[in-house]
Amino acid sequence: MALVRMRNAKGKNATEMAKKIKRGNALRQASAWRTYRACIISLLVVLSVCGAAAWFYMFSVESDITETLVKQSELVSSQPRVFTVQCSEDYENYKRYPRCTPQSCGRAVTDSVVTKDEAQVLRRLAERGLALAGSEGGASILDLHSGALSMGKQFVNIYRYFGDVIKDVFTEQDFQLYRAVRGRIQEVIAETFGLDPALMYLTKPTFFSRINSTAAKTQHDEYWHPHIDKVTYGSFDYTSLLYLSDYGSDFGGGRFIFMDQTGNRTVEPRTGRVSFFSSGSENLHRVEQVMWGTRYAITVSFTCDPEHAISDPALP
Ligand SMILES: O=C(O)CCC(=O)C(=O)O
Ligand SMILES: [Fe+2]
Repeated sequence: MALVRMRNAKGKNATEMAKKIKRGNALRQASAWRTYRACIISLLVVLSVCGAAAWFYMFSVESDITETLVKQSELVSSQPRVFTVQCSEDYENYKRYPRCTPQSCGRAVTDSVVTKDEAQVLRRLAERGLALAGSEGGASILDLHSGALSMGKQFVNIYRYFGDVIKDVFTEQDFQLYRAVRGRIQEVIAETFGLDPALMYLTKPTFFSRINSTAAKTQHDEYWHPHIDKVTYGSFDYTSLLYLSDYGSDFGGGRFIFMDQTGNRTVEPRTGRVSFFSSGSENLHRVEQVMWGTRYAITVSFTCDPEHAISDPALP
């Protein structure tokens, strides 16, 4: 009898123990599930916050642009795409040169003046030249005419600083290509604005630029400020930009923006694309900050004043 009671007691204990274990397991499972659920919810919250921030960022950047004049994916072949604007009064403060000084103003874009291959050769030339030094900040320039090259926080003269070594970096052919491209750009500007190309002269500065997302270290790196080329550079009457890399695949940000009173109009850089415009305040502009990658371009500008003419860059 006593033995049976003991067995029953043992059996009861075992059942209770089993129940307790079951309850314990269930509690642990529930708490594991709660932790798992909390992790998922936190992850979803973080993802939604990031998504909203990205969307807000994209939207606020995009909302800056009223109109895209030319997208990177478009090919502007045969004739330039021209947008006329009323000339500013800036030119009245300067001597007028008939058949050159802007009388009809505007901006235009063409993809058929410089081939992709030519642009790639020029890009490699820019890469080799800028590899010699470069700015500590995000914007480096190389001016083949004056020899100015960004180095750290300042500039050096490549022809003096590197001496004969420069002949291993640039060939005579590179300079020939620069001259040919400069000539074709001059022709298309003259044709578009009804000028005599023989009365337009290359002027300084004319330079290759390399921009990346590194933080600016000096004012020279702050390329994004709105400006008027005629005010900034004085001698400019027509500015042209030859792009050597692609918006969206080589770099992000870095679009060219005309800041009109009625809104911002942008040109998306494309390898081989030439964008040109009259240099007065009718064409106030800026370059959007580069967010990633590297953007290469050449600024080639023309004056109507023979006193500000420079010769084409050449090996010393
Ligand atoms: O690189 C560009 O798109 C524009 C550069 C510019 O505004 C300038 O050189 O004055
Ligand atoms: Fe400019």
